[in-house]
Amino acid sequence: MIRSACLIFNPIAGQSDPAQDLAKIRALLEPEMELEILSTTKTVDADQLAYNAVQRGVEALIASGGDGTLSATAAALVGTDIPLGVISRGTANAFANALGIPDSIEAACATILAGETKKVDAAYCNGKPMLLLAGIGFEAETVEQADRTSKNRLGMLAYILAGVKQLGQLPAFDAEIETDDQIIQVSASAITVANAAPPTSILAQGPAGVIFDDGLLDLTVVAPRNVAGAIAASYHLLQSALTGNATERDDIGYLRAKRLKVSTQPPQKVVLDGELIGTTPIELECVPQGLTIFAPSAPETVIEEKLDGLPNLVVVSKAQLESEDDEKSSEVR
Ligand SMILES: Nc1ncnc2c1ncn2[C@@H]1O[C@H](COP(=O)(O)OP(=O)(O)OP(=O)(O)O)[C@@H](O)[C@H]1O
Repeated sequence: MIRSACLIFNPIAGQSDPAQDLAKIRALLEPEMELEILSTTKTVDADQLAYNAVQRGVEALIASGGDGTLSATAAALVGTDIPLGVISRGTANAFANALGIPDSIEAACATILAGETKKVDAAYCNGKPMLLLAGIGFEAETVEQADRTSKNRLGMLAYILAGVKQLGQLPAFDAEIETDDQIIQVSASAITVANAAPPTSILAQGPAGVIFDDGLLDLTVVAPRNVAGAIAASYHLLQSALTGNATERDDIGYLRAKRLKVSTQPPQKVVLDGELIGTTPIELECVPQGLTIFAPSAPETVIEEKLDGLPNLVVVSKAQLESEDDEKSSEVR
């Protein structure tokens, strides 16, 4: 059991009353530990507060807010052994759902007080910490369209509505995906690279069950051929998230790798943990067991890879390329 913690609290997150929320958290945690409370402001973000707290050497950090606040606090802890407590008060609560952390204030505080921790993977995308996922193409467009006002009014429905708007357009692009041992070329409408993903991130659900502590990133390619295909593929991905069975459609593929490079033609927008960070190309690397969190233990899952059936698919083994190069250079000699 920890004796003290620094709580990073976003007073504007979500739709509930922040004063009531904070009072509830304090009533649950303060009898058991010394709590230093820091509020984020318009100009002081969670990442700044979290990095300072890590520098001071806190025993534990607790983040309470939406996914932005939780990801920013977690990012400061990657590579340290300082445990993170998560109290979600946002709209989507993707972070807590992806990592199996309960999302009511009471249950989240009980999880922290129970003191059970587990190590989960983190990742870097173009040098920035990534806890959940990077979305290329379709997902990025969807996040951009779910603005603050519509999120406040509609909650999760905002994301879904923004997605359906995009279904009419479906900008396909050519992608090259490089892993440690393969180079894959393919046409796609969306590519998602996930370290951890909640079931609601349907475009990450190719493998059904993104494993957040296997030392690998999970890449899903979605390549529907038309609008009807896009709707069917989205429905299938949602089913796969709910039933835990991997996808089996020709327009959905998935693979797992520790390191990945994704480039596209033309360049596509990239959303990293809910924030637009720029455009492709991106380079990603998993940091196995990079983050310690307070969480109840979860059952283990096993998944495979599948790319067959995707349009314009070319897969080249790097070992094969290297042996061809060796043959050519020995011919020259
Ligand atoms: N006191 C504050 N006043 C205004 N803005 C703030 C304040 N504190 C944090 N912010 C802003 O809130 C954003 C982070 O919000 P966060 O993700 O925690 O909640 P949310 O947007 O409600 O969550 P969700 O994305 O799940 O809907 C950051 O952009 C940050 O700058």
